[in-house]
Amino acid sequence: MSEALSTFGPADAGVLGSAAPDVVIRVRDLVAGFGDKIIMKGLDLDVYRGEVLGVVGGSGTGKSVLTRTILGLLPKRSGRIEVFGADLDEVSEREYDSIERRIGVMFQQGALFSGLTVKQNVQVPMREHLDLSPRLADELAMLKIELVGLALDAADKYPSELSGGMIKRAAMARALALDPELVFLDEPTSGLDPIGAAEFDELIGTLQKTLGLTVFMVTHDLDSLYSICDRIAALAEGKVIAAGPIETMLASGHPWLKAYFHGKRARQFDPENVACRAKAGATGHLGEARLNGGAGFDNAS
Ligand SMILES: Nc1ncnc2c1ncn2[C@@H]1O[C@H](COP(=O)(O)OP(=O)(O)OP(=O)(O)O)[C@@H](O)[C@H]1O
Repeated sequence: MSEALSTFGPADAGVLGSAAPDVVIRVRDLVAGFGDKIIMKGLDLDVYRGEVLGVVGGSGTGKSVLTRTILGLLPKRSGRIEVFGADLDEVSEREYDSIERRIGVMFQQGALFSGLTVKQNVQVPMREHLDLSPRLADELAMLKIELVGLALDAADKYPSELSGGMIKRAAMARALALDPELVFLDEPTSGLDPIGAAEFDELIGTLQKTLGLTVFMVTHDLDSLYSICDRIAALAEGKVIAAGPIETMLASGHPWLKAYFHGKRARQFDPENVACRAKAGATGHLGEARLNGGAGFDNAS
């Protein structure tokens, strides 16, 4: 495990205040791959409590592999991954279960069960981890459905009856089923039109703020990076090549970062946009959101 992390440090956490940040995910010297193909080549990454971390990188650089490896869905070759201070390789089954319950996951394309209604999908992690009466499970599911801005009549619809934006919201409701502290989002705005994507960014920003979530978000969406991310981690060559607020990315001389943030599809740097538009502006239906205690892991993919 590498002790020194050149790309990370307290200065990196400036957006979160001057105190030493509380690290929710700590990855050190991670090596992972398939057969003789090594994808992670000694990757280091910290995710701080209460931040929205955007994970970017070219196609095939390993963003999904990293996510799945952190979640324990893919084995690693070597290195150390700590989530909530625990090495998932070393915890007992009971401890693993309790950590799982503090994590929500929204997979790409939602990954809802097609044969279940929205409400039933939201209840999957509840059934897996909690022993609730049907009435309480219904009430909690409806609360989550309302929380993500879906109309209550969406509860009894099947995924095939939903628009792309509604599927994303339903998947988000399922990820929040048990009030997680940490949420993984895999390309949450992909496939949405610009207005839908901006609304979803606003939802993420508001949920993060209202519920105090830590968000690990894989994205290709520059607008999401500008509007809701506190920090960004850029992956290339099997490592995190830069991590920090958007200004750090914009100032980087790394060729991929230059092409990504200053290329043809990049936007002009505007400090107003860096002030977390979604977080600052969003109140909406979530202003009234209330959640009870609990935690959950949505692994239904
Ligand atoms: N199950 C698997 N078996 C073999 N190779 C895999 C497997 N899953 C991923 N890979 C390979 O690992 C590499 C990283 O894939 P990954 O899906 O993590 O990329 P990504 O950065 O998420 O890409 P994108 O932005 O296109 O979604 C790719 O070369 C991919 O082909």
